[in-house]
Amino acid sequence: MKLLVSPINKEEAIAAHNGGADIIDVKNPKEGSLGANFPWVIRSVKEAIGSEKPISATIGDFNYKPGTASLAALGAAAAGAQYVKVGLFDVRTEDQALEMLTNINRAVKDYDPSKKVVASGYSDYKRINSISPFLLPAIGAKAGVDVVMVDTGIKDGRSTFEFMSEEELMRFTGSIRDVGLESALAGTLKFEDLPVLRRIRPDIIGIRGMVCGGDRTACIQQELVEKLKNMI
Ligand SMILES: O=C[C@H](O)COP(=O)(O)O
Repeated sequence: MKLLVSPINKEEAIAAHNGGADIIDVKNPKEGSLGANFPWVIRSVKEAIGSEKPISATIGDFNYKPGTASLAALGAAAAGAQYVKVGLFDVRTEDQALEMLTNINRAVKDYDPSKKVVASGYSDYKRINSISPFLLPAIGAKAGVDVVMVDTGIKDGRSTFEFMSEEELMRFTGSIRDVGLESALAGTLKFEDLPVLRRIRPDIIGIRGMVCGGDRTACIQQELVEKLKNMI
């Protein structure tokens, strides 16, 4: 499993990098679970980390706005993100999801075909009335994205495991693998979730709160990233 850690600024990115994170995922929690950070912050993280490991950037928890999302995705790619991650927060139908992801994927790969697109659904999709994540592997494959994942849409301390069972998450990651894409799990994951995560074995786990000492509004602690990296 690769460890993706989500800093909000250059200082946190360096702590995540030095702690052993495999992917540095720049986000802005003030604007939501997958809130977009500013292009200059993405650039500063890219300059700080260099080519030592890939930078990811979240572009937002979107409703159905394929044009806006495509332009945001291009911006993140141009700012230096190798992975461009979009949340389908208020996207409700398969057609909407396919149109969003197809256009985002085109915007990013017309710019640089080596970059990757991450489609995020939400484990708490029922409470936010979002598209079922179980539909996303097939849609993502058709759209040409590279990674499909779930995160939690509402950051109230409740974990992805409170909304999707181990069996459901096993089925979700398996269906992503079956269509040749990478899987990622995120959403207030905790150290005590590691045994079940090892059983599910997603390709990537996405973390913030766990390496901030449990409070995602605090700062990333390098020693917690090191501890987590040594446990997965
Ligand atoms: O990596 C992205 C997730 O939003 C991580 O945040 P969290 O662990 O605080 O839920």
